[in-house]
Amino acid sequence: MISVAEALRDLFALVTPLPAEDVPLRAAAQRVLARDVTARRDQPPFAASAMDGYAVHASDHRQGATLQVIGEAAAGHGWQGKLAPGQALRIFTGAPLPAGAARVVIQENVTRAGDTITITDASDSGSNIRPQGGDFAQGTPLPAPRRLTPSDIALLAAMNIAQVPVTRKPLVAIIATGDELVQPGDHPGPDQIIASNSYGLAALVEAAGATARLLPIARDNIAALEQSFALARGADLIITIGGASVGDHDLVGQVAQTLGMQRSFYKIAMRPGKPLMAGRLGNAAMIGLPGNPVSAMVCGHVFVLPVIRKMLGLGADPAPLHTAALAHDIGSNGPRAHYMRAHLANGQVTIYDRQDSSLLSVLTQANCLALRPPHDPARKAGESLQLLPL
Ligand SMILES: Nc1nc2c(c(=O)[nH]1)N[C@H]1C(S)=C(S)[C@@H](COP(=O)(O)OP(=O)(O)OC[C@H]3O[C@@H](n4cnc5c(N)ncnc54)[C@H](O)[C@@H]3O)O[C@H]1N2
Ligand code: MOO
Repeated sequence: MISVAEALRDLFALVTPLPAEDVPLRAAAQRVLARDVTARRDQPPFAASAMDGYAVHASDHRQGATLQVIGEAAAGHGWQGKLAPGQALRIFTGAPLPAGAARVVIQENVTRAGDTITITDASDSGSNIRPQGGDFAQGTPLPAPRRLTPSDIALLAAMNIAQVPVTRKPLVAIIATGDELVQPGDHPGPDQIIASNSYGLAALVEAAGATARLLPIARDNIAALEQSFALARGADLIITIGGASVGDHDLVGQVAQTLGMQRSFYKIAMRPGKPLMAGRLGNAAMIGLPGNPVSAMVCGHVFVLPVIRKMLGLGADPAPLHTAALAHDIGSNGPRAHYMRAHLANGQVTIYDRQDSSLLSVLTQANCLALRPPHDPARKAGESLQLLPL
């Protein structure tokens, strides 16, 4: 059995970043910027007033100065001309500053009578002017790669970038396998259960920026599995769930190999997740996840998400880990790395007693996985330990 790190290294070798496509700005949120884009203009494109008030000449900012109001500038409506000493221009936030003006006196600091203002308070040290290009200059880059946040979308809009180059979304085909499975909402027979991890995995990969194609449940026979693999054609990544272990009905590896899968590895020193399998099948990478629901979801976090991030051009890195102090003593770990459902609160991590890989109810309570390396010795409360946030 190979280690988690070796399995991840082998998985990264199976995929490459996908090509870029242009999408409209409205569709770019949460997508991954595929190459640097640069501002098409200065922002602001002119020196602009930051306040509602009066634009004045540099020499006129004195308490008691009396100035003649000679016009008005509003956002979208500049005033053409040059301001001379002794003159003031009524100006509003966002309006272009007129030539000759050096500052804007806020309207709270003047009194006005007809076309004359008197500055009543000249203590304001700021100019209340936004310089041209003060936010960004034409040519300023937004560097790739990055997952585009709402703030990035606002910035791209201000830069006048209407079409955004983003990495194509990986298409992930998900195949749940097993005679015991029915879809949520169906009527299970007496020996049947509801397919759950296929739905969890679809949600997980879509949250990471992939498109999930949830295929019909494949029954435990060669023909059904072959049909499912046929339906997965065109996917960048094929994920199977279940049928990965050593039982008589665990046929996924066998069928994948008759279809030409080049196996990269099978079985890893990890708990849950031991019967993980991976390889290349046609133009797709394939990951065979164990069927136990928690095993499938934990392998989703530890292996599938980093693989998707690599396909999106976000680099080949393991899931980021944190450290925290143990809230209680724990015993020693066995030969497999153990990813234990745990809860982090106030900097202290509590590991759940029940770690069976069928218990989804414990997984939903957990907000992290506490990582025990192989043969980790017993540990005391207060000792630190690595966590994978969920
Ligand atoms: N003799 C051995 N038996 C098992 C071993 C082993 O090493 N030797 N490994 C165990 C481990 S660890 C795991 S994990 C499981 C994985 O087995 P499979 O990947 O073959 O999964 P299945 O047998 O198909 O299913 C396991 C379990 O999960 C349920 N299941 C499957 N798919 C789904 C789904 N989409 N939604 C919900 N539940 C699902 C299935 O009904 C089974 O209860 O093997 C151990 N056995
Ligand atoms: O690896 Mo199994 O995934 O321990 O339940």
